[in-house]
Amino acid sequence: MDLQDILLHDETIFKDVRVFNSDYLPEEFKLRQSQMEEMAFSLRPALHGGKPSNNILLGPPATGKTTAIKKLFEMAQLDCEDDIICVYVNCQLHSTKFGIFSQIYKKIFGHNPPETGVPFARIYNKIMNELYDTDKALIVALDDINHLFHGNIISQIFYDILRAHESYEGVRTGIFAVLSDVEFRFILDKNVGSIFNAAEINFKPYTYEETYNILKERVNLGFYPNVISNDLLEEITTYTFENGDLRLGIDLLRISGNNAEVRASRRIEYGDVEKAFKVSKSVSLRYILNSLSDKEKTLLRFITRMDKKNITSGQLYEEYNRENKIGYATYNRQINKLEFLRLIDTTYTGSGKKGNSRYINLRFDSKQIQENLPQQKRRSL
Ligand SMILES: Nc1ncnc2c1ncn2[C@@H]1O[C@H](COP(=O)(O)OP(=O)(O)OP(=O)(O)O)[C@@H](O)[C@H]1O
Repeated sequence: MDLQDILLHDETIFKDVRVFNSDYLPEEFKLRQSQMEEMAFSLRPALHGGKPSNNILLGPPATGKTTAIKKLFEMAQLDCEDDIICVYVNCQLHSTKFGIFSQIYKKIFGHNPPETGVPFARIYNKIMNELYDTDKALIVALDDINHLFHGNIISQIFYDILRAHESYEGVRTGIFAVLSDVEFRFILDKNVGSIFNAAEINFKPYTYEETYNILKERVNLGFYPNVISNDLLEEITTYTFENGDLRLGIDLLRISGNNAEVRASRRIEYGDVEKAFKVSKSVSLRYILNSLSDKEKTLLRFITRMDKKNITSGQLYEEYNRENKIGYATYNRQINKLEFLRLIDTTYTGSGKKGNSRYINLRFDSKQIQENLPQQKRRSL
């Protein structure tokens, strides 16, 4: 096949390749019905002249938090356009006060505010006056708000949104904040305190069966019939479930499909999936490792260097603290984070103070982590 054949070849095993894209919004979203109902109840007062309630959505990555918000907002925008304005902001992409209020501005006025020469106060004023004049409530979903923790921007943003009514009487505003890390909950509370009175909505990790059903649904929508066997789908489900990341499973389906097409096959075979596992494993590990702070990387590197089985949390602390002075509470939070990201396993030993002692074990081969752990920059002298 030459290049033109590859590009123009129109035989494909994908019925709709878009269902494997990261921004695809699934039609079926029954598994998160109760969380969407809770969110809908928070919006309800806003439809009758009241204030929307704040929510905090908590759950590990890829448990449907973003999707639940986007689907609810889509519905609210269709059915309640006269009463509320819903704005979704990805704080990884927009992590400054100006950036976030620009998103709100754009949703309200249909275009971005001028980037230069306009003071923030004028943009803020225009937004709030519009809410006042139209008597619409504003609800802002801030996804991955951990990106707003630096320099404590977060408290200013929460303040500007939630206290707007103090300067613009009658203006009604609310926030849906999204967090995918247990440790961040603590930082959020410390930073925004009592301004943000929010009901907690939890997104638990999917069970094996739920993971299987979601992936099966994608297979049905994305591939022509019989492209992938049930055995291979189960294999992908097991891998996805063990890694606790649904995104990985959706990616594996897409990559396996591409591998089959490269072989000009109409079916995905075991080899296609195996090859996809290899690619995704190092990509996803690198992605997780990159998301760690320098201090968390140092601790993880220390654990890989020790490479001991069943070291207790207390022993590890003692040895680590000798080289890297650290408070026990901070150390404990870092360990919880590494566990949350499934880089380590911790199991209770049943002994220790209040039976709290834990064994710490790496979930990956220590060499594999070292190979993928970015080197820390040395300080120049
Ligand atoms: N119940 C579900 N049904 C179908 N697809 C789902 C479901 N839950 C999640 N997904 C899919 O999994 C992927 C991740 O979902 P989403 O982005 O909503 O998760 P999240 O909890 O916001 O993740 P993060 O915290 O990493 O931002 C998306 O491709 C989404 O379509």
